[in-house]
Amino acid sequence: MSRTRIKICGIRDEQMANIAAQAGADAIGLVFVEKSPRNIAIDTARQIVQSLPPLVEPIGLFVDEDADHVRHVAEQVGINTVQLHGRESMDDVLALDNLTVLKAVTFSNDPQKLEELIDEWSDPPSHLKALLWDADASDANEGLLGGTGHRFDWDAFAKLIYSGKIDRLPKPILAGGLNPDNVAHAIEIVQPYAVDVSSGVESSRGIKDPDLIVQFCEQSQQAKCD
Ligand SMILES: O=C(O)c1ccccc1NCC(=O)[C@H](O)[C@H](O)COP(=O)(O)O
Repeated sequence: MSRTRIKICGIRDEQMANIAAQAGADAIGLVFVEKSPRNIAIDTARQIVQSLPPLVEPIGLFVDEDADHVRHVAEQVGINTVQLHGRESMDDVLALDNLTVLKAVTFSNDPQKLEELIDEWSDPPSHLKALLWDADASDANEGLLGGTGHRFDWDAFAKLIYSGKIDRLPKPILAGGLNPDNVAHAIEIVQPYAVDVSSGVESSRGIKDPDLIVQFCEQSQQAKCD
C-alpha cells in the first residue's frame, strides 16, 4: 500500500510552516505571485525555509515568470523545487533543468483539450517530476489561476488515470477545492501520488487555519490507498 503525499500551499510564516510539517505535510508551497493574497517576500520565504525540519520540501510557486527570475528567487530563498502555475510550455520547463519542476495543468472534460495536454506533457524531461491537476478557475479570484477552492470532476479524472492514457505523464498531484471534509473521498476515487490544498485550510482568504491543516493531514493519512 502506498502513501499519498501532502502539500500545503500558500504558507506565509514560520509558525504555520512548522504546524504543517508537524501535522505530516511532505511539502509546503511558497507563493511568489504579486497579485495573490498569499504572496510573500524573498526574505520571509528564506526564513521559512531555514526554519523547516529536515525532509519537508519547500516549493516555490510562480506564474508565467521568465526562467532567470525563477532561478534567481530559488537561489535567494534556498529552494530546489518550483511549481509553474501559469501557461508555461514544455520549453519553459526545459529552461529550468537545474531545478525540480512541478507543472500545474487544468483538467478538462473536453476530449480534444485533454489530448493536447497529454501530447504536450508525455515523455517529460527527468527534472519534471509531477503534474499538478487543478480546476479551471481562470475566471475566478481576479484571474488567479489557482488557490480558488474550485474543484473538478474527480470521477472523470479517475477514469482517465485507469484508462492508462496518462501513464507516460509525470506523477499526478490532485488539487483544486480539496478540504478536510472531502480529501479522503477524493484520494479513494483518484488514488493520486499527492494532494495539494490552499484555500481549503484557510479561515479567510490567504489566512491559514492550524486546525484545518491538522485535520486535512489526518484525513489524507486515513484515506484508503491502493
Ligand atoms: O495560491 C495562490 O494564491 C495561487 C495564485 C496563483 C496561482 C496559483 C496559486 N495557488 C496554486 C496552488 O497550488 C493551490 O494549492 C491549488 O490551486 C489549489 O487551490 P485550492 O483550490 O484553493 O486548494
